[in-house]
Amino acid sequence: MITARNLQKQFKTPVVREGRFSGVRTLFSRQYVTKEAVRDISFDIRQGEFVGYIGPNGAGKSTTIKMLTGILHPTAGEVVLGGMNPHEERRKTVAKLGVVFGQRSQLWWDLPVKDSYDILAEMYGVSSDVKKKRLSQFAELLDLESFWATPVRKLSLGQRMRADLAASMLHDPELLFLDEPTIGLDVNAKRNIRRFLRTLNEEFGKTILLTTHDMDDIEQLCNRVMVINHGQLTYDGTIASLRDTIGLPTLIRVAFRGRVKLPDALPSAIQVTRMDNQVLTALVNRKEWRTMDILKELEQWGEIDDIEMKEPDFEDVIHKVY
Ligand SMILES: Nc1ncnc2c1ncn2[C@@H]1O[C@H](COP(=O)(O)OP(=O)(O)OP(=O)(O)O)[C@@H](O)[C@H]1O
Repeated sequence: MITARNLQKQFKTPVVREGRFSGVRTLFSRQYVTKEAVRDISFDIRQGEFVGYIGPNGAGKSTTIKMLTGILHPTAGEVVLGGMNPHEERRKTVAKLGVVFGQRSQLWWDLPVKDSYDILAEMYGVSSDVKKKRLSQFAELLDLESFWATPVRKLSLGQRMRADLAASMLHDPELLFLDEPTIGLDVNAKRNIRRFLRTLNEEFGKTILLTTHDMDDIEQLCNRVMVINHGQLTYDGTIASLRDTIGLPTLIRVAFRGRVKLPDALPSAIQVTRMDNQVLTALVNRKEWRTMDILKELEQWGEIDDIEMKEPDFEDVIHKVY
């Protein structure tokens, strides 16, 4: 569905001058600095995948997305999207693509939501019958009807995002690029948006590339995550193997019944952090020990009444990758 081969993007910006008339002197400067926003990125995204594309601020995510959508021309490398070069075949690419920017709307600010859909349907050549059918589907999934006739500028952020998502799907694209679709939303609104995105992917088979700083979005939605840092892909794989690679410890809390006797020499995989009223808290290296190994060891320390295990937060895992 998407192939990126050795993608690179360099930006040349004039050297900023200091002192008197600095603005004008910068404008006419012949000296440039080169910023390597994307250095040498290759990946393939297959149809039906839900991929998270994450990285710290300024890592090169937007620049990559702009190259994938054909807005920017790569300095080197190649993009093939649905069999096409997105930069050379803009119109055909746009027909296959839906794009949602959490920070910006593609709807007409002063018009009622439904009027924006009429304009978009015209632009994409969607017939009136098809438009009605799709909108009634989305209206049900996203509960659009309560603000159907409201001008976009009066919508709440959550409503605006729902309206934008429906707009991006009006021409039934195969591929959806999402940039921070849950930014600023409350817990409930996030849940609704995520449910809709899951439906698009699982039931409608849409391929989705999601850029976000919300690690819950990634954990709850994506079966694959790509991490970019300083313009380079530093990880591409599943969340589970990312956790394994980083190897942050699992927190365990064990309540013992009766007497507890810790061994004189603790196994290196277990680091006891607290022992309080027969409740032991420890960090376990899951790279070295499986759950069964941990249980077997703990049973020798005393009679176990209850046990709780907490995997490291995905936020913490990502913090390590960045
Ligand atoms: N048009 C441009 N001219 C010069 N430099 C640019 C341009 N666009 C982006 N950059 C630089 O390229 C780098 C990557 O920017 P990009 O917007 O792709 O990052 P990002 O990962 O999307 O960041 P964020 O999470 O903050 O949105 C940054 O250092 C940015 O300043």
